[in-house]
Amino acid sequence: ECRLALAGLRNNVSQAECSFAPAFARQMVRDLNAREEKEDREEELEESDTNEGILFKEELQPQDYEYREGRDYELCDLLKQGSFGEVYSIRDKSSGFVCAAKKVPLERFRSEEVGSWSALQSPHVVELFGFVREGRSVILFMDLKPGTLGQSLAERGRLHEDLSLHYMHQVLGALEHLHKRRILHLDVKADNVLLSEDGKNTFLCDFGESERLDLNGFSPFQALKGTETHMAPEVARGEKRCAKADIWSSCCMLLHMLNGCQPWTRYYSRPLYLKIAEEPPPLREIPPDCSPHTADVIKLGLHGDPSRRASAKDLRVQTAKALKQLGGLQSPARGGAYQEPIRKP
Ligand SMILES: Oc1ccc(F)cc1Nc1nc(-c2ccncc2)cs1
Repeated sequence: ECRLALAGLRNNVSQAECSFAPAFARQMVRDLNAREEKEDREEELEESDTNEGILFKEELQPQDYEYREGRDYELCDLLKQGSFGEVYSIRDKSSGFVCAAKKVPLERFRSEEVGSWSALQSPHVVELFGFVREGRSVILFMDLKPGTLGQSLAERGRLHEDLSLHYMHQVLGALEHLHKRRILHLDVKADNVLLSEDGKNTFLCDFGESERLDLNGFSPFQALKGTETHMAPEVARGEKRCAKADIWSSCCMLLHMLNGCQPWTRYYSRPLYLKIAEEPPPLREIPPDCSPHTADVIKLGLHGDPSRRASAKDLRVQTAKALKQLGGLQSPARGGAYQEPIRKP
């Protein structure tokens, strides 16, 4: 009782104010403070020294069951910086193997990122090589790719219709794989799609916002998540969400590829989620020069009502048909002349 009383005393009054307490109580408060500070320091030391995780890739070679930055691998280039943390290319010092690594502050790390990702094995989902908690950070290792679809879009302005459909078809294949396993990505956008060297293949990455769906196909969460311009109306309204939220986002990404700019941004200023929650689907953003089948893909994927919105499987069939109608992929997947983004139509 004495410790609790003193703890309460310490919390409620400062040392000076407790002059009425006998001398031994003052000494006891001092001893308690000293002990707590010592425990905090030890905990800090223990935390900063922590190194634990799982590595699936044999080229990432731990020493004594630890994988430490600087000792076992070195950071090479900073590839991406965001609110989530940083993405680097790294090199294993024993094997020389190079891959990508995302460093996330411990307090921002969500176990779903690893939980969801490690359950996936798809040609269009980037491979997770493992993860390590080191001190106050979690480092996730994955296959290194030359860049993102977002970077390619920034360089090229906007993409040809056939290439846009080609990428959309692969991303829908990845989403079909995720949704079959009741995983919701919740941040589908060009910045989270990696490209192969020849630009012909895409790999969905960044499961930092992902959620598990319950047996009815719904997520238990309602907090606003993802990138505003690609947010489904039900998510913007904080309603229950299901796999169809990713379908809406994938069509926002298709509009981004076709127009060279993100939906809503040519018509509204931020914050956008209130507009997305109230306005009809942005079908007016379908570019006038795109084929009717491509327009159908967007209309099927941008239904305001998730239950009427197409599934990844169905939208993928429609996308394949639209691409076939165009004669398949003809445009160059790499390089290609810059195409001015479409201003407000
Ligand atoms: O979620 C991750 C977990 C581990 C990683 F190493 C990376 C990511 N996420 C992202 N990586 C990139 C990127 C990768 C490689 N080159 C350019 C960009 C863009 S988003």
